[in-house]
Amino acid sequence: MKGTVFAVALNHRSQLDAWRDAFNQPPYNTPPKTAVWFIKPRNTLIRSGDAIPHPEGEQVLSGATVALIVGKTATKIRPEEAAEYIAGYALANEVSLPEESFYRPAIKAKCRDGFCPLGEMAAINSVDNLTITTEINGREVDRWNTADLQRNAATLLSELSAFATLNPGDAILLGTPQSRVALNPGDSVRVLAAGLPTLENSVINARELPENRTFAWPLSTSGTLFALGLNYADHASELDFKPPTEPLVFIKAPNTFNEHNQTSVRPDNVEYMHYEAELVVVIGKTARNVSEADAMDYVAGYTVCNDYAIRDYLENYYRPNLRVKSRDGLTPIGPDIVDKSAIADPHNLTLRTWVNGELRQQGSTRDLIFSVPFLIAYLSEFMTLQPGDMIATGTPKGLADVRPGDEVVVEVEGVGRLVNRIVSEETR
Ligand SMILES: O=C(O)C/C=C\CC(=O)C(=O)O
Ligand SMILES: [Mg+2]
Repeated sequence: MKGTVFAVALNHRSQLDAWRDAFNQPPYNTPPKTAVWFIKPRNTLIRSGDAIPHPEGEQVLSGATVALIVGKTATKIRPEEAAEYIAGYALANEVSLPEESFYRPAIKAKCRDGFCPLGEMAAINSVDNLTITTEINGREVDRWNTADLQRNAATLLSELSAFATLNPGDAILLGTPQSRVALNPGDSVRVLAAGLPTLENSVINARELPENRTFAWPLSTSGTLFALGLNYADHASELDFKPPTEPLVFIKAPNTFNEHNQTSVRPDNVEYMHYEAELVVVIGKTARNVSEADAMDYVAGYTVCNDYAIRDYLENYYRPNLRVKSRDGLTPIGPDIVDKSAIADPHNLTLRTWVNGELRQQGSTRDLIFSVPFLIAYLSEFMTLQPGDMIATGTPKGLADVRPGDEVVVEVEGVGRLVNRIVSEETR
């Protein structure tokens, strides 16, 4: 089985109630208008029976939920058609550290190694009125019903498939209530619901995991693309932001990947489709708790991406959200991976974007706020990076709207030149 695990935050009424006042204040200013999506990448996935690693000194919270498993390729599906595209459901645990904000991507809280136990699937028809129970060490500690979700399984499948094609084996975690129970090393946590195989995991101190362990990645075999937001000060200021003091990292799902010399669709009725030329670092070997000094040993090579953004869809929740950044085919990447040895200094490369032959964006990786080794050290401190994972390092100043018919070429000096053409929804 191969797939991406999508998840949704703020989908349980108790969560919206708890945050209602805050959501009318900055930085949110208004409650979410659309589902608040995030991704649980492959390092988070474990099976029933595997141990959840508990990072030392952190508060780890259990988030029992149910996962919809996609059975058939789904693009722009209406809720009433959803059943046809669902293979079944499985119990899941959306393990998380406490979240103090929903403004920026929550990867540090939600994407730790082993933070997504996923059970076996059962082909049941509906989970719209399902009671999910959590037991810790044999004692019931939590119980909730999916009837209290804001959007049910069919609505979530429909809303996600409006901008991201879902493939067989992809999963959608349906959400969790506001109250969560704490997990501690030594605990055994069981998630139960009628008709679904029980999900049972022990909790161990992350320190006790062997250095060279391998996680079972039951779903995903493709690498995770981590992307940096606002990693060039001039770009941060063109968007009216202060440069970040900690890397702003979001995740892009594989549905967004596109190849050299292909087309990308500009959605109808939007005002801002921005190109973004970026240097991409490709990880060559497993990296966990790597120091900045050693980080370059874990790089296999480099490639180029165009991290298109549909800025009309920005809401102030897990910003930039998946509707902006994880749309089908909106991340051309390639054409090749250039071996690390071919690039003398990844921090002295010119990036350029041409639209219809006219130079529109130019910058240098010299101006990266967070360098390549810093980013590898930063990420590997709280998650395991695997061979094939990639880090898109962000884009410099010079964004502008592109329209159907435009040819967009992004180039990173010595790494590659990536060509893409914009088409309308009609001519896709
Ligand atoms: O929240 C925003 O508007 C900016 C986030 C990301 C921009 C990006 O992809 C980049 O800087 O590169
Ligand atoms: Mg970008």
